[in-house]
Amino acid sequence: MAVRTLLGLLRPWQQFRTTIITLRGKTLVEHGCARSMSTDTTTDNLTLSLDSKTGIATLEMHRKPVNGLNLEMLTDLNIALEKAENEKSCKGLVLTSGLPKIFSAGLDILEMYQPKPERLAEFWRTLQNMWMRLYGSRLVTIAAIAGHSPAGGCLMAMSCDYRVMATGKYAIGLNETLLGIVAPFWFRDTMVNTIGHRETERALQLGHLYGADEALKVGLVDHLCDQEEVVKAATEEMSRWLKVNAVARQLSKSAMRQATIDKLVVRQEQDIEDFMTFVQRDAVQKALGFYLQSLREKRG
Ligand SMILES: CCCCCC/C=C\CC(=O)SCCNC(=O)CCNC(=O)[C@H](O)C(C)(C)COP(=O)(O)OP(=O)(O)OC[C@H]1O[C@@H](n2cnc3c(N)ncnc32)[C@H](O)[C@@H]1OP(=O)(O)O
Repeated sequence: MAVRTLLGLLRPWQQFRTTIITLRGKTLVEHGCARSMSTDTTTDNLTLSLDSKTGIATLEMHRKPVNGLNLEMLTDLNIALEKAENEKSCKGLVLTSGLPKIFSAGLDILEMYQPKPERLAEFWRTLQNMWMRLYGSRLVTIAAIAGHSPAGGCLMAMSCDYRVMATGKYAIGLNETLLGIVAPFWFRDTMVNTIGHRETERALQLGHLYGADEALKVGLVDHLCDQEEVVKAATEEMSRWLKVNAVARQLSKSAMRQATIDKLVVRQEQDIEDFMTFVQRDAVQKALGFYLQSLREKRG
């Protein structure tokens, strides 16, 4: 009981750090010195690199075919984010994709379709922790979105401080209702905090996916540019943010975001239970099956 109480005092990402190391035993493939992030860190799913001159890290996702967020990808994201966070010289992080035309297709639906309960719970907890880590990061975080970014992909982008998106035929938004599922409260809260209550209410019910121009208009993204310029534009914007006093900026960010994070901190276990009950309902499984089928049929 005492241990439990003590654990309860730790922030979820501090608890999760132990979980990853002791339960998953996962380590990243390192090229170079393990104590400093002066060289690239690469896994099957992503590459994290730090420009030591600017203090800007780039986290590039490359899980084929669409950067679907499965348990392994989320675990790698958590480890990479923690690594960037803990590296003193790192001041900012650009989150981007190495896959053409895709930022992230959101959660890997195969994690939710005909799931094994144990893995399903771990999957959801890892997603929760990734969101808390990214949304609450001390770093300036900028999403460089050069492709589609539905659902969980949109959540990751919204969790950054600023979003640069490529002009073109890409879509971003929380489209969960189109799959017959419901975005959880912390997805909704993140969207409300980004584009406001009324617009979120409309977008969530319709499962609306915004084109780049419309996303800019409602404030879902902050800047548009050519596809090839997205990372450069994100890095340029970053240098503006890095000129601000870091402590004042971090305290301001935390003042705006911590209450939203704390809502999940206190309801984390209940949220996992709710998710598991909901996802394993027959009607939801049926809807996910149809959606997967429609994605496959689209390819012909
Ligand atoms: C109480 C809580 C309830 C649960 C709350 C859950 C919260 C969040 C939910 C999510 O994040 S669900 C995921 C939502 N994502 C989507 O709806 C995107 C679906 N994908 C697409 O629309 C398209 O794939 C794309 C992203 C626009 C890319 O199009 P493109 O033409 O380039 O590629 P495709 O041919 O469509 O796809 C290639 C390949 O990938 C498979 N795939 C695509 N997205 C996913 C995914 N999210 N999960 C798993 N698999 C995915 C797709 O089926 C193709 O597979 P194959 O045919 O090659 O086998």
